Amino acid sequence: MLRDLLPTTTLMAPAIPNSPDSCSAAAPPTDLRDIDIDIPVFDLSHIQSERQAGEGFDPDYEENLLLSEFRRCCEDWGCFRLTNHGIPDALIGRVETLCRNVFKLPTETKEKNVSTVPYGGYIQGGSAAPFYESLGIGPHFEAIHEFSDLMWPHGNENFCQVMREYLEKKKELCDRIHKIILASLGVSNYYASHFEHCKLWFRMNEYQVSCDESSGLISLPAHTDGGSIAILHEDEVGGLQVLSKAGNWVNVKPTPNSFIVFLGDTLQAWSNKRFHSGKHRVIVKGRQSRLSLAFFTLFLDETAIDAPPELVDNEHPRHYRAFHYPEYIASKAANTITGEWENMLDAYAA
Ligand SMILES: O=C(O)CCC(=O)C(=O)O
Ligand SMILES: [Fe+2]
Repeated sequence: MLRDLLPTTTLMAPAIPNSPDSCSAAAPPTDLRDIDIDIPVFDLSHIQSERQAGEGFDPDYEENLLLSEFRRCCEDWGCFRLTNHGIPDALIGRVETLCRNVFKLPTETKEKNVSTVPYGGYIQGGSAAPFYESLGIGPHFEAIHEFSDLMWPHGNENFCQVMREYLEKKKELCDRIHKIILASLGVSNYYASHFEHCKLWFRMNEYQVSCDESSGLISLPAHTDGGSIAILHEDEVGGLQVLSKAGNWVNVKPTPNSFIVFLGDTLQAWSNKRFHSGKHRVIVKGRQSRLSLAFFTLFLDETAIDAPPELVDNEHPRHYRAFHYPEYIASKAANTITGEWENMLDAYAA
């Protein structure tokens, strides 16, 4: 069930200019408007388990209520926390360990993770993100083996098997989320043509803090993701913030057994701006290094990103021209100069 907890306590990552790693090169301190509320929570088990409820229960009515709550949170936040997602904790733990080991490889090995697509391969933070390092695997499951062969020329079958199991489960989860998104918009008929077959991209991100005075500094600049949706797992360190509708940076509290789902720019475009992409960033929390695992789904290169007529009416005139993902992400990458990733979508396609 969705709930807004009251106060309790681009494809992808931004382009980062190269510069020496040093604390003095870190980005400016965070502003003073950080607040501690939780983002909306969506319990995935509710949609289906309630279908089996007993007498006197109208599953369609209940499900419509859930979907309209879901829709409201996508409209207001562009992101939500997902609970009861069904991916076993033990599997996530094994993936975390494997990815931490990837970051321990020599830099010249990690640099072999090159990609022809923006933000596809190895990224090392520069002046805008001196603590940040990231590697990418995509656009399909076979890329796991290609990645493994580069990192471990003598093979690493365990890495391949565990990652495959994890990424397949993530894809299944994305399928379910896409179906819910479409149902909440009343356009489920577009699932097979636009969302079932998509490109996948996995990124492992590590933030390695190198000096004591870094707390509160920005370790990944504000950005929206470029694809359709992103499912993010973070470890217990914390530091992720999302921008609320009111313009506050909301501290996302690491919560075991849950993921954060971000809607991306191209979903914003396809939905005719009914939904918006969630802006987020990461700040440094203490001295511990932080690991996050991001799984992105991207529209196929040949799919025109064009809002369906059902989502266009007098109240919602067409916001964007039709475009394709590769051109959009190339333009987004080319226009990222400072590391502060503004939402490029309106500039590109409005
Ligand atoms: O590390 C995080 O929590 C965020 C990562 C992220 O936003 C990204 O990879 O696009
Ligand atoms: Fe992101």
